[in-house]
Amino acid sequence: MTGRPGTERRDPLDRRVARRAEGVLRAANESGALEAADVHVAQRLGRLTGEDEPAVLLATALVVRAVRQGSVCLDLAGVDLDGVDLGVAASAVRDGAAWTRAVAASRLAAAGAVHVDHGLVYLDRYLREEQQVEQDLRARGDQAPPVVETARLEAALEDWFPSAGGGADGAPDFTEQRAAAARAATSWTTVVTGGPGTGKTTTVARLLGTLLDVAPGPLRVALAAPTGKAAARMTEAVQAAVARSDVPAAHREQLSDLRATTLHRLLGWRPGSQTRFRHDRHDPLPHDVVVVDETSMVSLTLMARLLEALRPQTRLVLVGDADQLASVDAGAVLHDLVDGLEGAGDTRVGGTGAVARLTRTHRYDDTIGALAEAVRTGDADAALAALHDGRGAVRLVTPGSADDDLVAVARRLLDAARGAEPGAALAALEQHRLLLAHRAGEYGVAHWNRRIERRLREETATAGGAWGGEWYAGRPLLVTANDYGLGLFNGDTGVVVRQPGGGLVARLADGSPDGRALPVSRLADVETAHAMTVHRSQGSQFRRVTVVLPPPDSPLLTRELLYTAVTRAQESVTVVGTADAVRAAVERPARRASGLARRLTDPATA
Ligand SMILES: Nc1ncnc2c1ncn2[C@@H]1O[C@H](COP(=O)(O)OP(=O)(O)OP(=O)(O)O)[C@@H](O)[C@H]1O
Repeated sequence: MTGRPGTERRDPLDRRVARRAEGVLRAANESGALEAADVHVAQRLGRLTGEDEPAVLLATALVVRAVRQGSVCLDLAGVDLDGVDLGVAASAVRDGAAWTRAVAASRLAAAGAVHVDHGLVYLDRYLREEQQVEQDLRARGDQAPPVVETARLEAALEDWFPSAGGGADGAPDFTEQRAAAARAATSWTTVVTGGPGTGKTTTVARLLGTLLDVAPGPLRVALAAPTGKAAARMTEAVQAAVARSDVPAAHREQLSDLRATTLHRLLGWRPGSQTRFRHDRHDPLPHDVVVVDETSMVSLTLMARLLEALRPQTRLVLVGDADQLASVDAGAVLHDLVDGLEGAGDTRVGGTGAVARLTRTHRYDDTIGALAEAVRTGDADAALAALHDGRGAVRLVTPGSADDDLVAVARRLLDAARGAEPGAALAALEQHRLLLAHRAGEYGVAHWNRRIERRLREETATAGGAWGGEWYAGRPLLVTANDYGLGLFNGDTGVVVRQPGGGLVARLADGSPDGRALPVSRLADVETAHAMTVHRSQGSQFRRVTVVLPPPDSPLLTRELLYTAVTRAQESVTVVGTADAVRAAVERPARRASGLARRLTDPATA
């Protein structure tokens, strides 16, 4: 990620420098405003289309940068080029509107490589995907709504979300969840959004029961999530919700047999392509209902692929927390859908889709909830008050003082793994997670992994234990790429455990007590996971979480980052950093440029 333009001056031998760039592209690259890759893409598109206008090429490189940083498009009026020697391009980029018009009139735009749409500059692919998502949602909403007999639906809702009790004397209060289920029963597309513990999974389980009750025949249901880890968690959570004694017994077998899969698997992964799948408009998914969990992690591209693979009369229920970090790839689709569909008004029947917001936390009332809510609503004073409250569930500590705790955690994992106890090792792994914003540098994952390993090595050496090599008993693992052959998914976690007869084996968490055993020699794309990025932790929860905040001026330090980190914890959160860093995070909502919310709100301008 680049910093603000002009904040670093690059050495010409630095590999991030695009050596053949000239003029303003070179200046922007040398100042750190653009990466070499941004410049190369703009130059290549320029060569292909005969475009040589410096301001247009600069705009293109800036859009490439914006996409790399998660946006879908770019508003040139908001670009900060302070510190970049603009040379001959200076007058052309001074006025954002004029600059945008120049891009719209350029050869690059005429050739369809870039587009200007509602004053925003897009690369071709992202404009097409955004338009497709909007059109598919609209086409789904334009059909007659699902036919459900009102009396039958009311009876089913009363069975699955009883109104009696209404929260009195500890009886569950299903008011919000029932309304969400009613919306999903009467809409082709429904978004169910809410923070941790607001009962999203409970809603999904009972909603499926409701749909099964009112369906005229058998229903084919698919559950999916963006990562293997999130899918495994969805399976477990739905099964737990179905197993509760107060859940109607009807359909129990079908509901408890449901297994969530990754979206890539559901859509039919094709070797060699990350963006095209077996199921598409010509070969749609056969399901009647598709429920997607952790939708905040779904990129614009994946959402486009999912929507085009749905039959018009497949109900789609998108579940997630719109306040969490958005996907690693471009787009903030869940956030945009919530904004856009809510902006479009009450669309319960027909329309583009419906949003059901769950606001009541059922899991905890404690300081984690208060901290999460303060962060979510941008109230830095309340966040700091929660952190200083002294009740122990959440606390703020300085960097040096966290090490002993972190090493103690790693030590417990090590002891279980050395004792050849896979169950205990996997349980230890889920007890705690260290989360960071950055991958590299002093506040990055690599540094903290090494820091913990170094301390462990010192301690275990003094304790007389053997140590060394990349593979060691007690090494926590994070899978970083899908391996369909091995059934491993990006985001899966595990731990290296000593085998009773000696030797090492990896145990991958799969929901079973001892996990799945795999020879360490078969694991190619894995990293050590004493620490991981907050992004990586999405879709998982741990009993305790420690989050190390970078300094206040880090561009990665955002409200969504802190909110996501805090909401990974079930019992306690330790924030490592300064009060200034907490304040900076809370007061800096991540902004991803996208036109999707506007398209959904205002079809006339789409
Ligand atoms: N209406 C309700 N009344 C009382 N308890 C509830 C209600 N809904 C859910 N719960 C309980 O609250 C806890 C959290 O619910 P659930 O797992 O459905 O939330 P969630 O939003 O899916 O959580 P997360 O996604 O953060 O794991 C569970 O123990 C569940 O049984």
